Amino acid sequence: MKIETLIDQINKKKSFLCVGLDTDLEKIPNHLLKEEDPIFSFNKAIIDATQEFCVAYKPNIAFYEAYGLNGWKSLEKTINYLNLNYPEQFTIADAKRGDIGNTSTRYAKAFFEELAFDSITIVPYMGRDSVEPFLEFTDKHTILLALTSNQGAFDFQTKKVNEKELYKEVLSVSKSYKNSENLMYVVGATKAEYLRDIREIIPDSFLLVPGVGAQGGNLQEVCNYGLNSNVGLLVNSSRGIIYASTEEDFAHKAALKAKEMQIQMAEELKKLY
Ligand SMILES: O=c1ccn([C@@H]2O[C@H](COP(=O)(O)O)[C@@H](O)[C@H]2O)c(=O)[nH]1
Repeated sequence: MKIETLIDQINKKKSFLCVGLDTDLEKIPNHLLKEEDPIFSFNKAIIDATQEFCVAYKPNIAFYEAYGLNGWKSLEKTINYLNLNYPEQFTIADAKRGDIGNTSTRYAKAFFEELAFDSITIVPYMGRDSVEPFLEFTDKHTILLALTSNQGAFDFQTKKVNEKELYKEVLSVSKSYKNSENLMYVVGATKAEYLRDIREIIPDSFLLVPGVGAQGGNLQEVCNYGLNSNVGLLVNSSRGIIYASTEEDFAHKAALKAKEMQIQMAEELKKLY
């Protein structure tokens, strides 16, 4: 998907919400467990109920890999369902990959060609030649982890290298990568106050911001520091939306949570224009 299409969708839906599909058989409603593919049934119901309030979906690949071959099949059905029924939705494979060049190329083929995602999350620490194979897919987006939402982000990402915090090096150096215009970055909602500095280095880039809701990040603060003139944000919520209820009404309750966030986002967008 082109970035212009994503921006159009955001303006049309007045939403920059990304719904995280972190589907866990231990958390989904019991009545779904007797279905042939409970993970896909759950995802399909969540997608159908929430799609009008969001512009993106982010399955976290760990939740599918954990179930072996069956999990991969559920993931494949989910991305195919999205691409066929809601092609206007931006799709993110939250896979956190990145390896030596020829291996990265295989990861890129797996998620961009075989599974036809619009984007993938990448760990940047193996450097340029581990990232550029993803950027060769110029109709896709590569989302580098910059400053993550967890406590461990302070172990390395905020430490100084050449007098500059490592996450800032990631932002600056990656701008020199081939096709870097197709880069986006992950910044945790729990680190909202860092967004001011981040926007000085990458004023125009889109940011994927996880960590609102269950991890305690605040949407208002993220908007205060993170919005740019093209919106520039995709704010993700996974558990806070998809597990709003464990009863038969789970999809309806998820839609209400997504709508609640969309309404807040619409208010923020009003201030932009
Ligand atoms: O810094 C990061 C990077 C990725 N994530 C992922 O986003 C979702 C968040 O889920 P919630 O249930 O809304 O907390 C999950 O898939 C994480 O692996 C992140 O949280 N922080």
